[in-house]
Amino acid sequence: MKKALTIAGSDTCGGAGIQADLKTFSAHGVYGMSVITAVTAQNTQGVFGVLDVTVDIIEKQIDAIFDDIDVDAVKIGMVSQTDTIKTIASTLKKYSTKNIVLDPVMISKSGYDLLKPEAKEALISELIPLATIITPNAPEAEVITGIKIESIQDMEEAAKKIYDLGVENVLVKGGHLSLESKEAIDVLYNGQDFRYYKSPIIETKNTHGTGCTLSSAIASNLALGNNIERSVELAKSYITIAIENSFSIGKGVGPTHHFYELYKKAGLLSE
Ligand SMILES: Nc1ncnc2c1ncn2[C@@H]1O[C@H](COP(=O)(O)OP(=O)(O)OP(=O)(O)O)[C@@H](O)[C@H]1O
Ligand SMILES: Cc1ncc(COP(=O)(O)O)c(N)n1
Repeated sequence: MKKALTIAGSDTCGGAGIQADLKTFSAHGVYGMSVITAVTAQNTQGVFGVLDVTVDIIEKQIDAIFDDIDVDAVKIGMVSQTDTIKTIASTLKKYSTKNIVLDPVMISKSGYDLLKPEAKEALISELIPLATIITPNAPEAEVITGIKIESIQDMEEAAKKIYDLGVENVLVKGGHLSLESKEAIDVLYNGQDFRYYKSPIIETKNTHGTGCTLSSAIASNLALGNNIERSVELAKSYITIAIENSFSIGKGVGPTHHFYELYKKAGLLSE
């Protein structure tokens, strides 16, 4: 059994964060483990509070996993504050951690700062150089690079600039862009060439945790032994099916769908 670890925040309503990651790992037939960086109180309508886990306990959680278990892939999501980021980076460096997928979570769909603005520099200098792939959405890529993103060309330019910060691969996600083509286009850059992953834009309000789900699907596919290009391709199909089958719970932005049978039927998963 392949094993993946998520280092992220807890989302009470289960659509994003640790909960989305573990559901995604399970749907891929990958054994999921978690290091919780922060506990959020949130639902489909908003985030109402955040408790950051102490750095001592974060370090102990990471050590507890790596001292005992071989980890095939790591997904990093909400990292909240500078000390948390420094602890995660220094602790992961102690182990020869492979297949690190970094989702640079900054602001929730409901507008809450999940990364303290002053922690941006630490994320750039400490975590980006450790990552096999980083998966910013357009607003996150803008914050990291200072480039205003309105077109595929802007996404490519931002991807190159982020690559130069020391990461192996960059996937700039286009879900937030209303492009003329009416497609959700993600751009992958590996330092040499670009690849484009496209799907139709699905008209739904229920997109809570789409970024968490995509990044943990990439981590699952890397854990299963796929290369980066194939992992992103499979993960893009996974998130598209997950959004197509998203549903309403509560009064706000509902979650995506992680039921195993759906993905098996679509031929996305091994028997
Ligand atoms: N309405 C949509 N229809 C189809 N695909 C979408 C839609 N919205 C997002 N996607 C796709 O979902 C994936 C996640 O992209 P998105 O830009 O939403 O990430 P994100 O903003 O980081 O998510 P989150 O807000 O959960 O952190 C990408 O592959 C993107 O192209
Ligand atoms: C713990 C946690 N991690 C990540 C997100 C981002 O997801 P979204 O942008 O869909 O709100 C979130 N809301 N909560």
